[in-house]
Amino acid sequence: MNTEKAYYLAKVPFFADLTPREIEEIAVDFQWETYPKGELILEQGQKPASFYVLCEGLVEVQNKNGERSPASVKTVGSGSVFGELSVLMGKPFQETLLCMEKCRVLSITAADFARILLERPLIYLSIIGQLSETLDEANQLLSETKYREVLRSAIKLTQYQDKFYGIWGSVKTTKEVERKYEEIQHHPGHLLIKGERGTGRQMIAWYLHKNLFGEIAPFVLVDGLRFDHQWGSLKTDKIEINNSEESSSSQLPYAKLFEIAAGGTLFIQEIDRISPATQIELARTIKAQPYPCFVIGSIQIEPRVREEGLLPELHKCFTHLHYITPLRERKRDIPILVQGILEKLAQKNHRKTPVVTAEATQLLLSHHYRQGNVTELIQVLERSFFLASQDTIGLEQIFFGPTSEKVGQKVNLLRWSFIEQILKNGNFLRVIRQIAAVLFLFLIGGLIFASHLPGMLKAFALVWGLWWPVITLISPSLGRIWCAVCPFSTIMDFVQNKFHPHRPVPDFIVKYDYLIVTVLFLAIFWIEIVTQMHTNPLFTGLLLLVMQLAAIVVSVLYPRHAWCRHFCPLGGFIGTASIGSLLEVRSDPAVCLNKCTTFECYVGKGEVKGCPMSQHLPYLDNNLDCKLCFNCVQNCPHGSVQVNLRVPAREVWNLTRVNQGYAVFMGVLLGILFPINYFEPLQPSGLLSQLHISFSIAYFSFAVLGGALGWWFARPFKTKAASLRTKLVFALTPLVIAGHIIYQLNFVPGLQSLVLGAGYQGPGGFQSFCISASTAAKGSALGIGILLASVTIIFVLLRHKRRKSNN
Ligand SMILES: Nc1ncnc2c1ncn2[C@@H]1O[C@H](COP(=O)(O)OP(=O)(O)OP(=O)(O)O)[C@@H](O)[C@H]1O
Repeated sequence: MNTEKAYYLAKVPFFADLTPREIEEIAVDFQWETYPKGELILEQGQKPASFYVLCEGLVEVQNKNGERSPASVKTVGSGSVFGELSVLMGKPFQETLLCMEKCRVLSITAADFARILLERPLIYLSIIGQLSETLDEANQLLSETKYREVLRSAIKLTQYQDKFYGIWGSVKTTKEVERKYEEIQHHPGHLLIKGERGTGRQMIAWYLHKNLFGEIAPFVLVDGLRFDHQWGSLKTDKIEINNSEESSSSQLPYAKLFEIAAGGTLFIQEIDRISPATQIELARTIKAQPYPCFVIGSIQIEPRVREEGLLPELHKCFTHLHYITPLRERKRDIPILVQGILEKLAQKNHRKTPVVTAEATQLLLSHHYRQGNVTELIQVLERSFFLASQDTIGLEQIFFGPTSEKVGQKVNLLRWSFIEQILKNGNFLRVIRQIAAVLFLFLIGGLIFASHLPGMLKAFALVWGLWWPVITLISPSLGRIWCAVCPFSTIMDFVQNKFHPHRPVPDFIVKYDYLIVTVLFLAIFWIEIVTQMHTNPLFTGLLLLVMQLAAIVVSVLYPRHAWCRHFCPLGGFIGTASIGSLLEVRSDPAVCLNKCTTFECYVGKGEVKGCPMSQHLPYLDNNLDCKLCFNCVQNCPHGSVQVNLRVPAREVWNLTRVNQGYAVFMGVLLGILFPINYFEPLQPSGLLSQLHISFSIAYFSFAVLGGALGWWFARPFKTKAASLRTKLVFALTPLVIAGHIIYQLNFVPGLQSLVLGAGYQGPGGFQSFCISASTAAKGSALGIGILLASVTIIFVLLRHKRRKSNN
């Protein structure tokens, strides 16, 4: 997308001096707009909020109140630019733009354009150059004045009225800033602010500026990292200074910068990133004070301390120092900041201020803010605010930490238009879901009430001999593809359309869902075994009915597919297996975070609901939480969602956000492999054996042992980022799945019997010459499981080592 934009932007004359990379960077801020034939893009007298680049189509430019005399009308095509100066000068537009045919334009808002101009003064020079050409202003001095005028207007546009709301925090935090203000008021000088990213260095600079000089005075923000590149062109300035003894008659290289900031503040962000030579020149200029202004420099103190690059010559210019403590070391400020941020958001969006649940507050407090301190908190809360449909923000709406990474090779299946059409249209999947739901209801009815019919016996054999084994086999390869058509969900959707539940899922369910899934899975599996359910159609039918009823109850109580996400034992098993799958749904976090403000993937659009698993796509990095419903493919207006074929199990070594509690479930699944494979096939005899005492003791003991080991190894489940230990537990997925395939193979002979027309006969069919085919299949499954688990573990360790050495 940005490449296409960059292609058109590269044709704009005043971007001509930019490198292709710079053009790609600025392209992010431009948006596509389409106008039909006959529509006005801009009208004379209108104050344009954006400037436009015409990419496709023809536009008639009328410059005298819509008169159509040849002199006042011209037709322009692709590559023309409109409104750049009006935007900068804040003046009404001089012409009317009428589309002669369907037009596609790229637009950028005034504030974004001004920011780009401030970051890249080279673009100014080009604009000014063109301005003098078009206006035929022979006098270069005029363009110099214009230059400053344009620059100042751009600065005004980027002033901070909207950005900073005020300084929130505990009394200690606000007092510190107040004290600094008084100190500077009484002893004027320059200020150096030290702190991590997002701690509010810029905000404090603006606060001091506003109180010392007022909002109208210029507040010029300059980035130290690009200082030489961006402001190097001003070095040619020759300003003779006579008011300072030391620098009398010397030439000051950056005097023009000070002239722009005169009477206000020059804020140099990351001042220590300026090259040493320039730092010395800057120190000279600050000392000489060619134009009086308040200079504030900021230095980033990273979590892992970077060597300061500020030269003593420049350091000496700052008579005041302010240190801002990182947010993680002043947690008392967090609830106050949360309240302030949410109140402002609510005010801006005309909504009630949401209440943050106790668990969610706890999560916000426990997070180790490293990425961006208050900025990180603001981003998390903004997202939660828009994701929460009710006035409550709970654990489900808080997405923390890093987004999913772009890792390795993948093939996006959506690049083939027929796949894209099928998934975007949604009708195909809808029909399959509906057929599956009807068949499923017939199956339940038949198993309970008509199992004596021969057809039903065959269907019953299919449930155990085909359905379960196939689910166990396809999940590790194609992910939760079964969930995409699961009849439980279709029936749940049907019920939810009548009830529209709104109450949020309680936090304790969100927090401990892995235990719910684990306990339900253990209980159902145990019941299946002790009741010999694979030989009993009635029990099988009842189990399916009970599960469906439970799913309905949950979906009447809670929105989305809370059953699938927090309760379904089958979903838990399939989800865990699908961690190793070939197929994934992911998005491009850069597009989601930079462009999207409406979060359709989460909240839904029109008829199509939002993510049933309450996932915000840029943060989705594991298949456990994706049931391949493809709603996000239909909902995303930015084309950010991808359906990828990838290296199997890749997510295990790249996991960041998986529900770590599932390590307990993994442990349990691993633990029960021994009892289910060795005890269950033994045929019970006698009353006590009927209760499978020895099996049950072994089953639950191994389950508890496995679960406890999983918990112990992967703990603590404190943050959302997956630790190495969690990844190692998930790396055992192939082994777990192999074990369960081995168990399921016991039922496959039932299918064989069915095909042969003999009806279901239980385990023990399929013999070959030397060893039984089932023994061979089980041996192979075990071998493959061990091999794949070992390879995955090696990858996890290698990747971890690489990450560590990169850091
Ligand atoms: N104490 C605070 N009260 C209210 N808002 C705050 C506070 N501290 C920081 N913020 C907000 O956090 C955001 C980041 O602040 P600011 O831009 O000043 O950070 P910074 O330290 O300059 O880092 P960066 O270079 O990442 O911008 C701003 O939106 C600011 O309003």
